[in-house]
Amino acid sequence: MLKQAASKYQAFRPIGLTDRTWPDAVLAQAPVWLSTDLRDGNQALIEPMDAARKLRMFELLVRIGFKEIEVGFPAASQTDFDFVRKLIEEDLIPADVTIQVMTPARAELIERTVEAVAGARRVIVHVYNAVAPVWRRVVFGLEVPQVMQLVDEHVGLVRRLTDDRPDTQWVLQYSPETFSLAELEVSLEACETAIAAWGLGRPIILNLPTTVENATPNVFADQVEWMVRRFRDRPEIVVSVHPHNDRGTGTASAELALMAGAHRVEGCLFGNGERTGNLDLVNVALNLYTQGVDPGLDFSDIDEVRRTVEHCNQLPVHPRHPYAGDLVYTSFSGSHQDAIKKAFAQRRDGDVWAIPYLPIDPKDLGRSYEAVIRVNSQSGKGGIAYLLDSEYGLDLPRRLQIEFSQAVQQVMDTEGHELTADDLWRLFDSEYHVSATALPRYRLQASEGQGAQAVRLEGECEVAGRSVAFAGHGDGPIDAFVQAMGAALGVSVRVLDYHEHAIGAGADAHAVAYLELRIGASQTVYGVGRDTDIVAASLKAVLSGLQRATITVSPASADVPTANELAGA
Ligand SMILES: CC(=O)SCCNC(=O)CCNC(=O)[C@H](O)C(C)(C)COP(=O)(O)OP(=O)(O)OC[C@H]1O[C@@H](n2cnc3c(N)ncnc32)[C@H](O)[C@@H]1OP(=O)(O)O
Ligand SMILES: CC(C)C(=O)C(=O)O
Ligand SMILES: [Mg+2]
Repeated sequence: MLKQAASKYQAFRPIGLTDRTWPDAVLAQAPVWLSTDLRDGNQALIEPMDAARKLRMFELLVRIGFKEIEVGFPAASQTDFDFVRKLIEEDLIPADVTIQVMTPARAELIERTVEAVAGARRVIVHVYNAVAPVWRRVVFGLEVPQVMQLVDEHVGLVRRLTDDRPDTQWVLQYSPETFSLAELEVSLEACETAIAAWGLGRPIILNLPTTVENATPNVFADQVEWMVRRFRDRPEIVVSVHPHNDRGTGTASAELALMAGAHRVEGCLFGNGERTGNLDLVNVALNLYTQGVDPGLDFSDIDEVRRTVEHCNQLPVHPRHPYAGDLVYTSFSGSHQDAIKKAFAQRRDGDVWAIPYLPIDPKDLGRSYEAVIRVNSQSGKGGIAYLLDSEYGLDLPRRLQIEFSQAVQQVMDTEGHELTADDLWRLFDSEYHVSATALPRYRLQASEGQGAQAVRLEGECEVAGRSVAFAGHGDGPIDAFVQAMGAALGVSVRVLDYHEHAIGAGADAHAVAYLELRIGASQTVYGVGRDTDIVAASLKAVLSGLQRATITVSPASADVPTANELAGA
């Protein structure tokens, strides 16, 4: 089947604009935004919005900050017509918002459209007709001169009807539909015809669509720059673009078109719209934001925007959707997690945002950092440590991170599913016996004054369900306990590394101690202890480590568990 491509499809030919300037342009300010959620978005829905959903969408668009909103296609249905009437009659359109309504170049539909907006303060009447060869031939059966006549007659009608209603400020928007598929000269002629029929010098928007996206975005940028050059120095003309997303490059088309001189973009929230959708306005706006440009649209509660749009459109937003999807601030993979964790640790208030793998600060969109790191089989120690730290306040030393991540990986390999912070804590707790380790009963004597071996510690503790008596000297209580337990178990025990920190504050404060123990000649294990008292936490950490070790020497006391009992504890 794929072999047919060469003969079945025709490539779009580049337009040969050799002196293009757009590649060097930098987007330094926001365009005028037009939301067509209530028109192009609505016309693509399985079930178009009812009045209540339309109103919710309109109110959302106003809250976000859109100043131009295409509110419908009033001649399409009574619902569309009535909704526009409701907005006007109930005075629901803020003073700084202009509504736009769309109509084909057909007399009775234009009349109905103008009737629908009677009494509005300011209106953009949007007239369209397709100009590309296939549409001229197949849909209209018209030659180019007749297409121009269609434009002239119908824009002329809009002018006459709107001139009769001088209380409204009228703007004409003319769209040469299928612009990106048409000969540039034909599109230009259609636009000039519309300008002339509307009246030279009167405000007009020329809206250039990729009705069906058909070429790489650089070609569209060339087409737009070619048009923009023809309308330079005519301040009454606003050049707008209306990209679709058939090739998945709607956002790129819009951005390159803005670089090519367009002033305005039309699109929908999260890219709803015909087929693969309209331009995603959230995407373009937040792309600008991440370049330090204020888009003038407020997405500081992106989840609320998404919920409302999902409700109105009855369509879900994909979990990978740029900026808004559930998973877009989440890293599962170990090297990403490691980089994010390090960057957060180094970040100071007021720093420029430079967190690897996070192009935008989730907090700017009302998201928390909670889901930034999630752990599955692709994760590493950094992500695991991040979750235990952010959710449980445990600041694991590096070598303990490495040790524990091996235990996590084993669970992952058998179970295969994601581990939450709670799961990790449960695993950590059971691996290091954090909750289960009982504090030894002990007596501490600082008998022989200051200095080496000054502390004597004796007592009893539970190891693997058995009672172990211990007694020993050391430089401090931990050292004395380590010596005593070594003697009791008949094995050498040394502390290689020691970390402790507090969790919480006030009455709820706890100390956590992490001890890296060398047991016998070559065995290295970590023990972890938690208690309200730091010495008690450390003693528990020694017991935790001993219980995790495999001790193969004979116990010095009959009460002491065997090596295997210890290892299995
Ligand atoms: C790219 C876009 O998004 S364009 C916007 C498209 N949106 C919509 O179509 C949604 C709303 N549309 C509707 O409700 C209906 O199509 C209506 C009310 C506009 C028209 O309905 P109908 O009169 O039943 O006609 P229908 O939908 O079949 O339209 C086709 C006719 O309109 C003509 N037509 C299509 N587009 C245009 C246009 N832009 N200007 C003038 N005539 C047009 C066709 O040539 C065809 O004419 P014909 O019947 O003489 O062959
Ligand atoms: C601008 C109008 C005609 C449109 O929706 C399109 O061409 O995609
Ligand atoms: Mg469209």
